[in-house]
Amino acid sequence: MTGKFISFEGPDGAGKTSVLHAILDRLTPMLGEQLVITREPGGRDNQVAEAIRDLVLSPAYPAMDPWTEAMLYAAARRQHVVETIRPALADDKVIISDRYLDSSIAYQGGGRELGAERVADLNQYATNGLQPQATIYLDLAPEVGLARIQATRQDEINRLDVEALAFHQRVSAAYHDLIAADPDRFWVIDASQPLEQVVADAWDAMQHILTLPTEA
Ligand SMILES: Nc1ncnc2c1ncn2[C@@H]1O[C@H](COP(=O)(O)OP(=O)(O)O)[C@@H](O)[C@H]1O
Ligand SMILES: Cc1cn([C@H]2C[C@H](O)[C@@H](COP(=O)(O)OP(=O)(O)O)O2)c(=O)[nH]c1=O
Repeated sequence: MTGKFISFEGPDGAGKTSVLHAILDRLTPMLGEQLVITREPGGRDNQVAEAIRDLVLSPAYPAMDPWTEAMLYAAARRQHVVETIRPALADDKVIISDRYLDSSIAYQGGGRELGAERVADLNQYATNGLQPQATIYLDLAPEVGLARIQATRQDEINRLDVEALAFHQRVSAAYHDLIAADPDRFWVIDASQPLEQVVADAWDAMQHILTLPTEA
């Protein structure tokens, strides 16, 4: 395996979509065909994982059990790893995923209170231990993220966005536990800054990450 696998993580409203957009404008001319942009739940050109995305993010199923939800995210991830990420890594690509395993540990493990370890165990079946070489984390107090979403994304509210602030505080706490446990993997960016500065910091991190040696 010679490629690079990088994930973006953060609470809802931290600016992941905006920052990724700006970063990709700069990376695409640099990397061309070597760049693979993908996302979770779902995945680029991944019909099975995208179908699971539609199901798991739909507000039409309020009765969905938390473990059902966790298993659907894990099932989508399994398909994403097998069909998209591993082949691209073998093909020497730079894969950037908008969310990955840390999201399940934070949202299902922390937010839904299933427990970080149990959700990590479940996801062993999905990932076979595959972790990103680096994770760019947009750090923002949950109340600020929620306020941003409520102000600007009325049309895109999904099932998780309407959960209580307490849920998002548990998500944030679980992310911070992950960062504390694996500080070398995470590049933490202060997402409360103006967007231009967040983009500048994320770009700086990305340039460092791209110069890291690839794993054998
Ligand atoms: N640094 C920032 N400061 C203020 N508002 C921001 C910032 N970054 C993003 N936003 C705004 O917050 C909202 C959520 O941003 P978005 O990029 O969709 O976040 P995410 O994908 O992490 O949920 C958008 O309206 C966006 O314009
Ligand atoms: C990948 C993943 C996402 N999620 C949630 C986090 C987000 O609220 C939602 C993803 O929706 P998305 O539309 O991608 O939101 P965002 O722009 O905030 O990334 O799915 C989980 O709960 N568990 C997971 O494993």
